Amino acid sequence: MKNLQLPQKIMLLGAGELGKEFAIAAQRLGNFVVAVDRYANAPAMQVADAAEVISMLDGDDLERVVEKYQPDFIVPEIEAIRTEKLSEFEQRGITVIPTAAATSYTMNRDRIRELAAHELGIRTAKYAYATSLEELKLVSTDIGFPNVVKPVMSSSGKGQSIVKSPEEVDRAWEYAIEGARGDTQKIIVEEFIDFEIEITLMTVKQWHAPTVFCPPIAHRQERGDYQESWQPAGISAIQTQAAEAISSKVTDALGGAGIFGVEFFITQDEVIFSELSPRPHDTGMVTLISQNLNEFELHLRAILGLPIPKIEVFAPSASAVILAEKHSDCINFANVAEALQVADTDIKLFGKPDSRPYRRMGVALAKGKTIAEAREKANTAADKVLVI
Ligand SMILES: Nc1ncnc2c1ncn2[C@@H]1O[C@H](COP(=O)(O)OP(=O)(O)OP(=O)(O)O)[C@@H](O)[C@H]1O
Ligand SMILES: NCC(=O)N[C@@H]1O[C@H](COP(=O)([O-])[O-])[C@@H](O)[C@H]1O
Ligand SMILES: [Mg+2]
Repeated sequence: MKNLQLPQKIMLLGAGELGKEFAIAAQRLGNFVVAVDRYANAPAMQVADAAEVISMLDGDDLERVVEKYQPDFIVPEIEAIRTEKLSEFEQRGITVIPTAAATSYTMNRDRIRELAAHELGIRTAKYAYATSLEELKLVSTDIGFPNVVKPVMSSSGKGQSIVKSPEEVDRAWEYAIEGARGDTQKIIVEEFIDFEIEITLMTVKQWHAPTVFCPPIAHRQERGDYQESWQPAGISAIQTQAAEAISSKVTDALGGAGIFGVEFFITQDEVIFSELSPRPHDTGMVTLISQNLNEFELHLRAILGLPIPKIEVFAPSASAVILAEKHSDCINFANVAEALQVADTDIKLFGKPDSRPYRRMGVALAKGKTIAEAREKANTAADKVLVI
């Protein structure tokens, strides 16, 4: 990858808010971006050079668009992609980010969990799998209560619930099956970790230089979905080093280049690996305001083999999500002016063409003198903006 000439042709598989910021970063260095997603006018399509609407779980559809554009790089932006097809493209000489194998390891929760917990011996929450309600009842008792039930194939908290007692298992099974993506009925049940704080460690793996890290980002989730994040996370140097060591181990095993969002639960005396995204992370959107190079620019530089001389956090910073409340295909935002009144506050509206309850439509960003101030500013701005 050394001394690649620009522009490169980059195909983004997934064109949501994270893809949109990545496309902007790629274009700022003159690259050609093709944005692909399951629906028209997705956020990244609005800023890309070309757009295609296909089912990314369909191998023939993927073949058609790759044939049409002949990209140099394929950059997955979501998990739900026919990953076997990505291996084929890789064998044909297209660079898949971070690697085709890594996308297949992280598509579902089970393979990455097996890699981390079994092959690499990393501490995770105690867990078990179930493929029927009866089996879930059985393994839930082993794991104990409360526990967390999730479809192995889902993201952003879909189908995920906390189960406090045996009476709640039936309900959790139904919810998980409803929320699962794809056709698998496999469920993971995890020990509930009563963490003090949870973090994402943005880990940048490079082709020809050592792995570098962003200062940890703390976040708060509801319904299994991110609500706000802030950086720095306020954890100790020892906790940070432990997380960095684990992130290096897992990302080295996955290989390739690009940014990874590695999630951890931090308890009084442990740093527990949870899961990772082999791409920019939603909680990492705070870096749009906090850092000299944001997570999207870092992803791009790592992919193209460009230098990353330093990663600097300018000031305590925070992000807070702007969510929709209902189904609509005519999206307007009110009170944007009120939200932007405070200095060092910004808003990104993603331009999603329709909404559903809890769909993330935008994000508020803020810098402050302290984390408390940055969080307060970001949350106040996010609360002001109304999706109507
Ligand atoms: N074992 C657990 N103990 C305690 N809390 C948990 C556990 N597993 C998940 N959670 C909570 O639910 C959130 C979402 O879980 P997880 O990251 O596994 O799901 P996800 O759907 O992949 O989310 P995303 O795709 O947004 O990263 C976590 O960030 C955490 O707040
Ligand atoms: N936790 C993963 C994540 O945040 N992914 C981001 O959300 C988009 C899907 O949003 P949608 O469901 O509103 O279409 C994805 O395309 C990606 O940008
Ligand atoms: Mg997660």
